[in-house]
Amino acid sequence: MQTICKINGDRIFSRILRLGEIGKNNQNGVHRLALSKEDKEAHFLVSQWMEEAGLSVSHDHFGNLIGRKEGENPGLPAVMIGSHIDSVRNGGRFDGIIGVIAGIEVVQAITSAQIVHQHPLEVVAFCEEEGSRFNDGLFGSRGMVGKINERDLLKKDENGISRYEALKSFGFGVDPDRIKESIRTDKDIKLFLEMHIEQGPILETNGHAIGIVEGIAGPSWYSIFLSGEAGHAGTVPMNLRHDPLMGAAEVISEIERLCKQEPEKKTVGTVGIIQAFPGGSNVIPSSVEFSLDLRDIDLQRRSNVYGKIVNKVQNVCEKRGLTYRIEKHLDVDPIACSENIVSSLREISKDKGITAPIMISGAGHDAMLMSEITDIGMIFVRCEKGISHQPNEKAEQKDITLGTELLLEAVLKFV
Ligand SMILES: CSCC[C@H](NC(N)=O)C(=O)O
Ligand SMILES: [Mn+2]
Repeated sequence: MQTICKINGDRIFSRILRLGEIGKNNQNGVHRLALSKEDKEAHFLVSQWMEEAGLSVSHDHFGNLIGRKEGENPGLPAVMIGSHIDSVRNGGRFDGIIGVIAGIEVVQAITSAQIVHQHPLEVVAFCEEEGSRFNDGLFGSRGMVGKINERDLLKKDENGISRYEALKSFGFGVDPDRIKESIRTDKDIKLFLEMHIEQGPILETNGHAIGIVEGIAGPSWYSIFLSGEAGHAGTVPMNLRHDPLMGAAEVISEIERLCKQEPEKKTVGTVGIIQAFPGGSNVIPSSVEFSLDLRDIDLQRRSNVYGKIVNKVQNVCEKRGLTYRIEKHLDVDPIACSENIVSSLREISKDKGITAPIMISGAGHDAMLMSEITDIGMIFVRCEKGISHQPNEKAEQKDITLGTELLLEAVLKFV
């Protein structure tokens, strides 16, 4: 006999805080890199919660943690809810986490209310969404849709451990030699839903608890290497130097200038990593490596800005007698969320008396990759001052609960 389906906000929030204890560092941030011992501990804990909710737990060979609950007709494609539980370095406690915990809570509510559903339900914690260990994000979702190759598996972390080795030693039966078995298609998944903190200030500024995502900006990640001539900091005259770090400084300020050129446009460029070799205050560097994270909701505009950055690199190298190399790590096109899901989320929120603005995500999400094989929708939850990717990241229990209630209604509509 079916009873009322109820979301337990206290359980959601206490689980979010509990998960945030795994990998907590001394700056009150979270350091839980993919396939690390902290990540393994988190997978054990989330697996328990999945089982409590009535999900049977497994790992695919990309390291994705998957909970599945059969419906009346196991042959039907699954309704999948997912996000990630790995973090950036010194990250926050809500980014990714709320989507996985909310997914488990939705299944828990359906199980407890003994709701009969036709389609199977799946909740997924994707492996290495953040890319903070092997420097290329969205790994587990790229794998699930068949976009991972040998080169991705051989990428090494800062300790020289390859992703292949990290997967091999992760446990849970994960075997990188069998990744092909873990590729899913549209026949396996009916639709994909993801709830995530906004990681921006729009909801809070406009006084909304939740938003509905209509599009996601496309991220592209590069490493730019400049090489010059090492020398003594005290004796080489300035006009005789081939200093790659000074060259990098010119390129980096041009990245900012290009992205700020048209403030109404959504191109954003970030240099988050820079390293000089050999690294000494009295040594003119022989080479420098820096990262470029370039994003836009408009692919053509992103490509145009990237082309201008490459031109700048070439001009600076010519002027300063340097050489350069550029390595691409990630290149995901911007995507539009599925209209049918956006309108369903809009309708449900209206029926519940919630004003949920339609918005664009500047952050990347696993939903981008899932859109290659199925319909996708995203729910955003307000976060304090739009802060994310740092220890002060914070979302309110009441907003997360409201978002989960919307997620539940959406799942009930499709399952
Ligand atoms: C670029 S791959 C996505 C990784 C990360 N995603 C989020 N939601 O923070 C980001 O947007 O940086
Ligand atoms: Mn993130």
